[in-house]
Amino acid sequence: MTDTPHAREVDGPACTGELLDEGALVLRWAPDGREPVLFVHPDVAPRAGTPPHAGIPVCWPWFGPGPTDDAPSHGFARNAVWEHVGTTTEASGTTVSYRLTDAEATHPAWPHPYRLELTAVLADTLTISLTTHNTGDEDVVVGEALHAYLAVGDVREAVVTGLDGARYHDKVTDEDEVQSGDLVLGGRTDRVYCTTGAVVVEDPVLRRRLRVEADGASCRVVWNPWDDLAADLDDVGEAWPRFVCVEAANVLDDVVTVPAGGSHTLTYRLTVEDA
Ligand SMILES: O=P(O)(O)OC[C@H]1O[C@@H](O)[C@H](O)[C@@H](O)[C@@H]1O
Repeated sequence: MTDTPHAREVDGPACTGELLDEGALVLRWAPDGREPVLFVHPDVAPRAGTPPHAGIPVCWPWFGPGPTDDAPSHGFARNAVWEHVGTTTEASGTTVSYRLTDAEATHPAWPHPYRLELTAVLADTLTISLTTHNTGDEDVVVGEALHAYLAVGDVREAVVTGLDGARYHDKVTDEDEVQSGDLVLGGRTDRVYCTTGAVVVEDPVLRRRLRVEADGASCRVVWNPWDDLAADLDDVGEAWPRFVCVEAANVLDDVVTVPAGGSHTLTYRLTVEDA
């Protein structure tokens, strides 16, 4: 494996973008006439073998710390080199498809047969679908997230709407809470919201709104490490104010049971609107 992950450029009818085969990661996406929508550190390029804090990593088949000490954070799918199935461009956009199976990536902590399919449609909207096929003869439990790093002008000035009244688990305080009003981040934030509605990031600095919608996902995770934690992440560092993660996820009590021979699809949709 080289130091640089294999990149696929997209220059489609309505947008430009870039994906990495490692992790089937949508790294960049910019609808025509708009600034990039996903955060990528301006000076630190993604390296092979290290999932970047950038773009939209795939967390699968667990979220957060693994079931055993040697299990990688957020699962093994984001560390694996996925098979590129194909890229097609039509008037409506560019579709990039990837596949990963247990023959290519597995871990003793999750020793199950599976086939994962990721389809990214890059157009004036970005749509990513992640389908878990359980190819074994026992039910499997999957925790997962499409961990989007949304680029903002300054996270301290952004307002996250659509969460009012939602129950959430605060991973910073380890408390369960209920959101009251809009969310304005004022420090390290790591929350798992139990909600399925649209979440919108209002960005007065870049004068735009980023709308996140999802299907097949019971949770939205909102994360920013803030300055202290970011100092330990070399592909974040002083750029920490430049993003807020809004992830579509099935985690904690909402992990998904995929029956033997069955499948489950999580879909993430991102659109940009003028503020
Ligand atoms: O550094 P990682 O493994 O990519 O994780 C980044 C963050 O990802 C978030 O989704 C989690 O809620 C955080 O707890 C975690 O710190």
